[in-house]
Amino acid sequence: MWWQRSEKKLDTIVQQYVTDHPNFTFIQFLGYGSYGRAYLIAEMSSQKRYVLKCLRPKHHRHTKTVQKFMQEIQIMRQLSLPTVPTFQMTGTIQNIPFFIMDYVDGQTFEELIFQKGQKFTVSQSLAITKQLLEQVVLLHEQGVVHRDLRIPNILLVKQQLYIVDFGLATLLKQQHVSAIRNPKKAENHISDLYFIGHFLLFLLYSNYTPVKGKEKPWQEELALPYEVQHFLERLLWIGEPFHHALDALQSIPSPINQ
Ligand SMILES: Nc1ncnc2c1ncn2[C@@H]1O[C@H](COP(=O)(O)OP(=O)(O)OP(=O)(O)O)[C@@H](O)[C@H]1O
Repeated sequence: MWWQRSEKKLDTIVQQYVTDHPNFTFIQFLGYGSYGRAYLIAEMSSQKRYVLKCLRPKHHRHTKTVQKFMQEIQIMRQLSLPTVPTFQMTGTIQNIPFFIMDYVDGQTFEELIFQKGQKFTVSQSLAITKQLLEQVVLLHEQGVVHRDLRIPNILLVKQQLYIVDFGLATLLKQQHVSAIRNPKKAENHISDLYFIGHFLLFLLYSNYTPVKGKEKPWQEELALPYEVQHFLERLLWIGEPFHHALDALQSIPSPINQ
């Protein structure tokens, strides 16, 4: 594919761009998602590491995607939260927009669960979800909804959660629940709470041993205490939706010995 060749070319261009700045060094390609390609770079004098994120070449001429990337930059620039990488600067490299943010040196929950095989008890899962909800309350207070709070976008560094990838984030709007068709795309708290519901399910399933036979609904497979199941159903929009993220945070079931 033509764009695969241009992705390799982009790697070389980015490497050259970083090398041209005397105090900076290119470390490695970090990864890519549907929109961006991320690189790890470092400032030599301080040894501090940063992430340079570029729009992927196949999207360069796609006006809507370019606008979305510019919105991600704008949101990163305006956010000020200890658990969101600090925005450093933005620019273009051969007309390709990029931005630089602090590097979060941790592991994603996707890596923890699927590569390291880490298992979370009900109590640990609720404690982690509580920490995530605390961050999301602050995020919403700053007028932003993330809309992609999935396990690859949440990192753990020494028991502290970090949120990355604001590519689908948007400004929080007042939307009546009855007007929402797809909770994933809602431009209010409903979207983040829905994703947090799925995040919590991933944590809980990490400790589940599949049994032979037909797959059953999560309510049956996990056989959770009533208050945990009820809380999850409200996050997932099966039960009565929460009014806002703080409402969900205040309703989180207290730790359970499991
Ligand atoms: N600040 C950061 N610190 C550490 N790793 C990061 C940071 N930002 C992004 N990454 C990693 O870089 C990779 C790609 O970045 P990112 O997920 O933002 O791209 P994307 O195209 O927006 O992804 P998606 O398709 O999930 O929306 C991912 O592996 C992510 O974990």
